[in-house]
Amino acid sequence: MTDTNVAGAAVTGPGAPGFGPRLQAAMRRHGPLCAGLDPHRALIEQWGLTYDVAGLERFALTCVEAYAGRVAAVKPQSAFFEVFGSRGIAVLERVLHDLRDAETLTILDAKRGDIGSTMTAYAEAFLGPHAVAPADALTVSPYLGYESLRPAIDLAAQSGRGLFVLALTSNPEGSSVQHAVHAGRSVAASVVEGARGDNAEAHLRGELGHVGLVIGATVGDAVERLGLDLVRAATPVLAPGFGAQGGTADSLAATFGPALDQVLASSSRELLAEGPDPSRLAARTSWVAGALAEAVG
Ligand SMILES: O=C(O)c1cc(=O)[nH]c(=O)n1[C@@H]1O[C@H](COP(=O)(O)O)[C@@H](O)[C@H]1O
Repeated sequence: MTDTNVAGAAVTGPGAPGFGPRLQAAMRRHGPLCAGLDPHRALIEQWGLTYDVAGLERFALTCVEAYAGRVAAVKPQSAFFEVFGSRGIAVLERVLHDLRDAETLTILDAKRGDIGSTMTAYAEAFLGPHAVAPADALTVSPYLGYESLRPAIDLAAQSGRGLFVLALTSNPEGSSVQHAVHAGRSVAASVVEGARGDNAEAHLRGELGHVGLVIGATVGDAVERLGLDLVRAATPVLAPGFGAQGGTADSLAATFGPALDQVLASSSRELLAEGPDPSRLAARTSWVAGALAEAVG
């Protein structure tokens, strides 16, 4: 089965571009902003909608209208759809389909991670050729060991899709696990090393690979302190925490240094506070994307 990418070209099949180059092209075109689609109860109510499936659908489709074609990627947060059961998942599937039709990359934020055999099913569910509503990339958790993600890493490579593996998260508790040192290196450094191995061929071609990392926009000097060589690892970097959690263009530059052009900054609540008027949300989104591109360009 052949799928289509952001530019309408075949994703699967020989010669199709991988996720890294597709993301780089989208970032060049729109700026390095990922618009988060997080239908929090508080935001849905703030938009004057009811907190039910109808309100969820109206919220999500307004975001699609405002974001599509204006940002490098959109990141729906699965939890806020799952909370409504199968009808919420149906809304999520529609969001993913509509964004794909609009040729806007999607990163499904579901943070999956399990033993290899179960990981195979997660990979097929979200990234495989027969997925009901595949995303262009999926967030995954490596805390069962980086190699437990192997089925998803391999399937993503085959299908021209990508992963974002949690490395240094934006929450204050993250460092207790991610900075911990085992066998002479931090847990985060071992995740980066795993991604480097999987992206090695892309790196030789001068491209970003299909295994990205999640590194919060709020982690300060941790990338340098832990000696994470993101350029050598050729990883796309998803940097949540831009906006509402305090991340700025300046903090991104300070945190990522020479890897800044690999970084896709993600903002959810700060953008979504501009709703419910789709044109106002669209205008704010375009403005933030443009300002960010100028600041880091
Ligand atoms: O994977 C993520 O996107 C993520 C990782 C992380 O370290 N921190 C983090 O806040 N996120 C997600 O980013 C979104 C919050 O973004 P803001 O509303 O902009 O703060 C939520 O969907 C979080 O799950």
